[in-house]
Amino acid sequence: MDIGTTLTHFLLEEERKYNDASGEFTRLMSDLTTAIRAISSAVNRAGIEDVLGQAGATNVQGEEQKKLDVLANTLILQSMEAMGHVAGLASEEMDEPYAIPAGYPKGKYLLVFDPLDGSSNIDVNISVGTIFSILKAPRPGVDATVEDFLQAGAEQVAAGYTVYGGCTQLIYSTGNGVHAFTLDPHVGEFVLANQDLKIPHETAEYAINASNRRFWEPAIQQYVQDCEEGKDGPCGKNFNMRWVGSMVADFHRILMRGGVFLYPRDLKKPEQPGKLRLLYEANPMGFLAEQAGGACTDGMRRMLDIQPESLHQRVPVVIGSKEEVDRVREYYEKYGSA
Ligand SMILES: O=P(O)(O)OC[C@H]1O[C@](O)(COP(=O)(O)O)[C@@H](O)[C@@H]1O
Ligand SMILES: [Mg+2]
Ligand SMILES: [Mg+2]
Repeated sequence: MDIGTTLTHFLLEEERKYNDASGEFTRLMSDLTTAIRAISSAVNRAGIEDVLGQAGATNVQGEEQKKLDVLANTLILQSMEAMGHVAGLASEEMDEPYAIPAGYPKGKYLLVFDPLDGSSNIDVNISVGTIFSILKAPRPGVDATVEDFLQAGAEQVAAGYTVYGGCTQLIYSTGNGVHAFTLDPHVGEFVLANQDLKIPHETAEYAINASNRRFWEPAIQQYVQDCEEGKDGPCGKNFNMRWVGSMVADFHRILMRGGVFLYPRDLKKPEQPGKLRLLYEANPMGFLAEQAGGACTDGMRRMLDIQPESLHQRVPVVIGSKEEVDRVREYYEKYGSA
């Protein structure tokens, strides 16, 4: 399709490929993008309106909520609750799935989301984003329970994210490649910017929070040391390193030009298997990575094969260029975990 095609047109064309499509998915995406446009506007006006700073509460993860975390969460709930597309909504910012108010119809999808990813960057005007994952409701038309959400990433119907950066971009996939749309702020429409994005298989760029080095497991210690040794070390080439601290922004860079992002398990909090969340961070990004010819693992296992055990489950994440993700797996096989 032509660059500049609107998202609405693109979605309708995609829908036409499925004979039995009811249009429900297109309507869900359309309502979700209404919320996303509102979040984009709030992020852009953050320095003008009173939306910066702490909300004064903590979420289920024990993390302090920012005002924009709460606002973004509310905007998505409001865009969905009355529309009848979903049987349930689950978010980083809510302990339990959101109960659709009585009287509203329940649909055939489940929406899982991180309303604002990269919260620590909000107050300093660095890119943040929204991540979403769409699943089929095992029991359409009925209020979803936690168990209904516990589906492996391979079951996702669609996944995507928005990055609120220099411009606002929406990246999504329904399993037919990964497409990027840019918000035209004058028209208020997302327009096609890149179709069928592919992550280069090879890379010489990695992303990791190196302040955690002393807590890393032996495999990651060795992997990063070998990257740092560059041309003189076992890799035989020089590596560059980048860390934004918003997964959306770090992953977006990787989608556009290759690279590998690691948030491994570390021994800072030995009881925690990782920092990032399986259902609304690792799985949607893993789905997009695979659709773009890249890979995503927890170091050893394909991310999308992991059977979730709880809504807010954390996992180690290695994602990006396929050869590099495979190379990290070899380090785990050779050097093991702690
Ligand atoms: O603070 P660190 O260790 O750099 O971690 C950054 C990571 O944490 C996250 O911010 C977690 O996301 P939230 O802001 O949604 O909690 C990721 O986006 C990012 O990759
Ligand atoms: Mg996040
Ligand atoms: Mg968040």
